Amino acid sequence: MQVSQSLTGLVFGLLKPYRTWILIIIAAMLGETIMSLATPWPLKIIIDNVINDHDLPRWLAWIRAFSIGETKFELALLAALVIVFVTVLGELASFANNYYTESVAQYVANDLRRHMYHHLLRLSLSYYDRNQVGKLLSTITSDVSTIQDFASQTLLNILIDALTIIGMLIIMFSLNWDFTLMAVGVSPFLLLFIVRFKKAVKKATHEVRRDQAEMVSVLQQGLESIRNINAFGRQDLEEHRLEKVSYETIEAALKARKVKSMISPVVSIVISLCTAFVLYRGAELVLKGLMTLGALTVFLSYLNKFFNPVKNLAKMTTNIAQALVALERIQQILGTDTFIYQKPNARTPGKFKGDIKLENLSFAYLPGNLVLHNLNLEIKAGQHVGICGPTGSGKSTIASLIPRFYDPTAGRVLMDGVDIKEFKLDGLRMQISFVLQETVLFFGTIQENIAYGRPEATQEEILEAAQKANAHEFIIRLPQGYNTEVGERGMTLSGGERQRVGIARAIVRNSPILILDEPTASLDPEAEKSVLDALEKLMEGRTVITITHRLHTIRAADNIFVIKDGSVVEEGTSNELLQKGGLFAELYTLQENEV
Ligand SMILES: Nc1ncnc2c1ncn2[C@@H]1O[C@H](COP(=O)(O)OP(=O)(O)OP(=O)(O)O)[C@@H](O)[C@H]1O
Repeated sequence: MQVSQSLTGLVFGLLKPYRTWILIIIAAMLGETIMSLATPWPLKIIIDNVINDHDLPRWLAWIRAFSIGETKFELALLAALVIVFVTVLGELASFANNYYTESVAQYVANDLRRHMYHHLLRLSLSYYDRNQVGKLLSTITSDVSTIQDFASQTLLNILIDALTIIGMLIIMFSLNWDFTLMAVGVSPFLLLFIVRFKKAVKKATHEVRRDQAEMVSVLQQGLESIRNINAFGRQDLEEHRLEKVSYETIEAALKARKVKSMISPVVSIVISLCTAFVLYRGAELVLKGLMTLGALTVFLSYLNKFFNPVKNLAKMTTNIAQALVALERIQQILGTDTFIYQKPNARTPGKFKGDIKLENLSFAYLPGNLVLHNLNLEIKAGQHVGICGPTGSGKSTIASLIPRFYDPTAGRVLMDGVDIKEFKLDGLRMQISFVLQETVLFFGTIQENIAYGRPEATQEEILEAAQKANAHEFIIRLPQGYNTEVGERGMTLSGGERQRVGIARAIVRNSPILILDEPTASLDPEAEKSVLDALEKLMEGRTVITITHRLHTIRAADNIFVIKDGSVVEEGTSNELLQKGGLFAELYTLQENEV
């Protein structure tokens, strides 16, 4: 589905696939409106042509040609039957209307959710550095629901109301135009008043939604960090955070309600004035014989119906404002184009040999705040290299530039001598595997988790990978073995077990380049040993970059880069670096002394 940048473009793009249903809805809506307009006419015929002796209106005289309506009883029966006929047709139209409107609303909401998630999953990570996940969640759920409700309930009513108003005006003018003019002359001013208020309501609604999204964000962060909150005993602080935004939401909601509440009374009072006028003046016209009683009944019934839509429109201002705000918030996400740019002529790379070169690389997460400074680094195919350095020196940043999670501010990353921007993103990322400090387990079975990076992996491959990763033993001890479901963050597994699942995942993916970012940092020595053993098997035959603080884990590396303040300050094997007596030697000695 192609969704354009503008708000109207967005709406048309969303509705386009449902053209046929929309045509059915419009037809049903017209039917419903016509039937609603016809409802008071049988009563008029009974009053004017059955009870009183007026002639049938000219446009109904054709009835006599069928020799029905000759006698007054026949005419009464006909009027009675028409009431039922009109109701049945109206209700059929209403059914079609409701069903198809709800269908369009449900499917449009479904498209919106899918489209937004699709879009979000492909945005550059830098988008997530600037936007809170809770707020995005709130838009995907609440704002989409608002649009859905609006489309299924309000939009239909607005259209029917608008059509009814037009139809009634036409009939009322043809019955008695000057009387009509006086009765409904106030409506344009009423509508103007409503439109003016819509702006204020919209502004207030924006505030409410902002606060609600903030609240979801606070809740999401809190519940996600529940372990840490417990560990630090900071439940009070988190409660206070929620309390604060929750009160802000109340204030904003009450402010919005105050604005909204002013509309209804004003509209109601104006309407009652108009009705009073019609009653008084209509009675006078009937008494003077200038209007039939039946016509006055139709008039009053219409007037009542006429102001209902006007009243509804006033009430719906709120819904319209809410839907507009929701659309704008959705549009904000869909309009973001912080994608990692893929050249139109980008190619799918063949299997990489594994030569990696970072050339004059500079990078800033935030404009003007360089984290990497003109960094140069070269790794030969099949080498196992280590990257170390003080915390915050830019090690993980280097690792995230190789699969293009971010693009460098200046400089290039070359893979087998070719700038990685020449490759298709998928093709590049497929050939790089990660084992991070914490392996995230996705909802699903252990087996699915191991095959996450290569879903087509066979059972045998998964089993073999688990065995190599020293994970098989603990997996078969789980209640359902490989089919055991693991929680959101793999809560059911220990840190060491999770890491071994992560290693099995990387083995299954079988990519030529492997990046290990502190894979054992959170483990105790015993778990570390088992994980290191598994890692060794994983590393065979690949180009491996190990980022670590634990310098003994990279002692055997072919080459080590020491990073400080975003630049390479030392390079060599561990023996060379120790002999050199620089930063590496200093950090190494420090760690030796700790042990
Ligand atoms: N997403 C981000 N947005 C903004 N700044 C960031 C982001 N990630 C990291 N930084 C900053 O960039 C600098 C380098 O971070 P990086 O994570 O690369 O360091 P590191 O050497 O891997 O540190 P550590 O050893 O502690 O993991 C730090 O100053 C950090 O605060």
